[in-house]
Amino acid sequence: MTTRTPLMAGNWKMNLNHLEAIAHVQKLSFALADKDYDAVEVAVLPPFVDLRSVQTLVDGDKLKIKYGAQDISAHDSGAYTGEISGSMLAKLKCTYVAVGHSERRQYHGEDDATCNAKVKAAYRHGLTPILCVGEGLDVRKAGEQVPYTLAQLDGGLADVPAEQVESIVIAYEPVWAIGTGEVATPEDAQEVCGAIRGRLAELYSQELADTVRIQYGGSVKSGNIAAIMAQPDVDGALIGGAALDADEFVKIVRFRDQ
Ligand SMILES: O=C[C@H](O)COP(=O)(O)O
Repeated sequence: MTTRTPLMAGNWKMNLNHLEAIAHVQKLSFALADKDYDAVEVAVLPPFVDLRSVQTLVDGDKLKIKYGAQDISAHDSGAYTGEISGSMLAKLKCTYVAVGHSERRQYHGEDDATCNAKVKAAYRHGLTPILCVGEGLDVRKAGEQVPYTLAQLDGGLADVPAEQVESIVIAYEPVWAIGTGEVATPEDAQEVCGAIRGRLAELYSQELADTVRIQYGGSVKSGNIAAIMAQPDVDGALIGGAALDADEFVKIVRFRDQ
């Protein structure tokens, strides 16, 4: 059986300026010990303008925490005002980049084709995409969460070869659970995360599917993370609000103690 190292990633969204980012990462680094990093991969996704400060801190203090961006341009360079390219993120030694977060889909009109282009852009620059998928409340009420989410997965991965997809992270985030305090039940999370793994096996191979990490996201806190992580197809979490509280984030990283 494949052992997948859990990935706990804090998506700060549009919070924490670069000075606050430094203080926050310092606080995390003081609290986290080698044994935490041995058990769990820990990452933060700050706003673009914080990344250089985070890089300087991580490099200078040789921290084990990883970091990445919340978005990436589908284009590599040129006249795309406001965009940030994969090569810029790679130069900042980002490991991860979130693609297709529901807030990008909802507020910035990103569709599956855009997400697919961004996944490919990430791989062109050696970045690992965290492809976000998940249904809204209307879809959930109609009981269509699995086919809806798998269609997003298919769209995001179109024409992406196995040798790239084997490193991808998929984040299942039911939109109705994001920032609402309404967490999916562990069984809800498992249903869709298991279906995602099944689809990866169909699209690629069982071996690849067993390697890919699938996160749950949506109102994760220290009080609910252990039950979610007990599900066989959940390999970590994409954490929003609770990641802004360093003590709470550390407790989530230490989910086995909760
Ligand atoms: O990227 C993180 C998710 O959108 C979850 O956010 P939340 O933990 O604040 O519900």
